[in-house]
Amino acid sequence: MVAAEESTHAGGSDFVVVANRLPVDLERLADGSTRWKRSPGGLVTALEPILRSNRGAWVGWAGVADAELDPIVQDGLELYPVSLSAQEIADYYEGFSNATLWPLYHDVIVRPEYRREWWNTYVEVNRRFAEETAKAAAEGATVWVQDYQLQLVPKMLRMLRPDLTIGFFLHIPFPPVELFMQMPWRTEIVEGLLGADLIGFHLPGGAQNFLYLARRLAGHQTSRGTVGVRSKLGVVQAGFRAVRVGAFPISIDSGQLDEQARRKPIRDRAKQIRKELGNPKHIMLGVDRLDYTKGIDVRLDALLELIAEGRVDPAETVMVQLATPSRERVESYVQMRGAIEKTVSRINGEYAEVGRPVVHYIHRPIPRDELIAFFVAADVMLVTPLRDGMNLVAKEYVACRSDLGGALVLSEFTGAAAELRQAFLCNPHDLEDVKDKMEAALNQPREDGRRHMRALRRQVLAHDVDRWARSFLDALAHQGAAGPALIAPAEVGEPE
Ligand SMILES: O=P(O)(O)OC[C@H]1O[C@H](O[C@H]2O[C@H](CO)[C@@H](O)[C@H](O)[C@H]2O)[C@H](O)[C@@H](O)[C@@H]1O
Ligand SMILES: Cc1cn([C@@H]2O[C@H](COP(=O)(O)OP(=O)(O)O)[C@@H](O)[C@H]2O)c(=O)[nH]c1=O
Repeated sequence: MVAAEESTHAGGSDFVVVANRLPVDLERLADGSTRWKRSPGGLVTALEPILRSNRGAWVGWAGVADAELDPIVQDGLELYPVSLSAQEIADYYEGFSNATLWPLYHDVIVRPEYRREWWNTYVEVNRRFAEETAKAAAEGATVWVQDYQLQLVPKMLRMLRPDLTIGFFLHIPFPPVELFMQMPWRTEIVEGLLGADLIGFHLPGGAQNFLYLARRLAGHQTSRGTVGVRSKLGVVQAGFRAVRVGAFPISIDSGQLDEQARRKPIRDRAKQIRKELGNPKHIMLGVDRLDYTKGIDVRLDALLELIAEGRVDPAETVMVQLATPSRERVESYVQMRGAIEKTVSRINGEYAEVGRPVVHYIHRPIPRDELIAFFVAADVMLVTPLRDGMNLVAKEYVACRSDLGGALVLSEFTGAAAELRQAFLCNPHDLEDVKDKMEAALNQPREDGRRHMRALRRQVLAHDVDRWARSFLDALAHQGAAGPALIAPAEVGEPE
C-alpha cells in the first residue's frame, strides 16, 4: 500500500471521477495516426453526462498499451490518462479484473482463476491510479472512484490525500458472502473499499453483504437494520471514521433519450430498418457486449426451440443480435463467442431462406443513433443475463418507446428487474420460462402492451442518471456519524 509520506501536491480539480477506462478509447489506425472513440459499456454511458454537468476531471486508462499521454481536454472533458503496459493489461485488466473478479462477482458463471501475479499487478495498478488521482484533485476535492477494477484505490488515496472526500460505486453485483469468501485477498479488498467515506451498490442486497463482511473480515462494528434504496444507509465504524454503505440504482439520461428517439430522422431510420429486414411481422432485438453474463446463448437456444416446436414462425419473425466485441483475449470470452456463433449458424442453417436470415448477428460496436433506431424498430427487446449489475439497455429501450409500443423480456437476475416490474420477467436458468415469456411478449394484446410500457416509462423517466448521481453525491457530501445501534464483530452471526 502507499505510504502517507509520499503525499503529492494538490491539483486543480474539485470533482474527479476515477474509472478503469476514460470515456474515450484511443484507437491506433493502420496509417500510424490515432483517433478517439467512445469506450464500451454502461459505466461510460451513465457517467459522461454527470461529469459534463459537474465540470470535473476523469482519470482512467486510454484503452491501448503503453500510451504515455499528457492530460488533455477532449470534447469539453478534462482527461487524465493512466498508462498501462501490455503486461499490466494482461494481468490487471484481462487477468485479475476480468478472469478473477468479474466471474466471482457474477455468481461464478465461469470459474474464477486466483493467480498471485495477477493480484500483485492489480495492487500496483491501483496504486498508480491513486497517485494520478492525488495529482489531479484540488485541496478538499470530492473524488468518485468507480467499479471492481479499482477497489484498493479508496484506501490508497486516503493515505496519500486525507483531505479528500472519497466515494466508491460498484457497477457490478456484490456477491453473496459464501462466494466472496473464496477470494484469497478478501480482507485486503474489504479494507481497500473502507478507505471511502461512502460505498454505493446498485441494490440493497449488495450493501447488506458488504456490511456483514466488514464485521467478519475487518472486525468493525456495523449498523443494524436493513439498507433501503437511496435511504437508510448502513454504517461501518472503522476506528474514528464512519464509512457509510448504501444502494443507489444507476440509470440513464432518460429525458434526452426520449427526446432523441422522437426525432424524425430516427423514426425514418427505424422504418428503413424494418424494411431492410424484409418487413417481418415481429422483430426481436438483443443489444449487449459479447459477454457470457448477458445470456445471449439463452435467448438463441430459446428461439431455436420455439421455432422447432412451431410456436414461432421463422417466416414472419427475425431476431437481431447486436454484440459489441468485449475482452477478446480472455479465454472464457473466446469460447463463448464460438458457441454463440455456432448457434446463430445453426438457426439460420435450419430455418433461413436465401436473402432472409432468421438471426441477424452483428459483431461490432453500433453508433448511438443507429442503436436508438433499432430500439424504436424492435417489437420485443430480449434482455436475458444470467447475472447483471444493472443493464442500462433495458432502460434505454423503455425510454425510446414514447409510442407505447414494444415489449421487454427481462431477466430477474439483472439489477434493472428490481425496478422494471411490468416487464416479462424471466428466469434465464429455466429455458421453458424464457420461451414462455418470449412467446407471450410476441403475442401480447396491443392494449396490455401499452399499459405495461406506460408503467415502465413512468419508472425510467422519473429515475434518471441525474437522480442517481445526485442521490449518491448528496449522501457523500452529508456524512453523518454512526447511530448508537451497532453490531459488534463478535455478534457476526449469519448474513442478513
Ligand atoms: O471496460 P470493459 O471491460 O470493456 O467493460 C465495459 C463496462 O462493463 C461493465 O458495466 C457495468 O456497468 C453498467 C453501469 O452501471 C451496468 O449497467 C452493467 O450491469 C455493468 O456490467 C463494467 O462494470 C464497467 O466497469 C465496464 O466499463
Ligand atoms: C452493444 C452496444 C451497446 N452500447 C451501449 O453500451 C451500454 C451497455 O450498458 P449495460 O449496462 O447494458 O451493460 P454493460 O455495461 O456493457 O455491462 C448501453 O448504454 C448501450 O446503449 C453502445 O453504445 N453500442 C453498442 O453497440
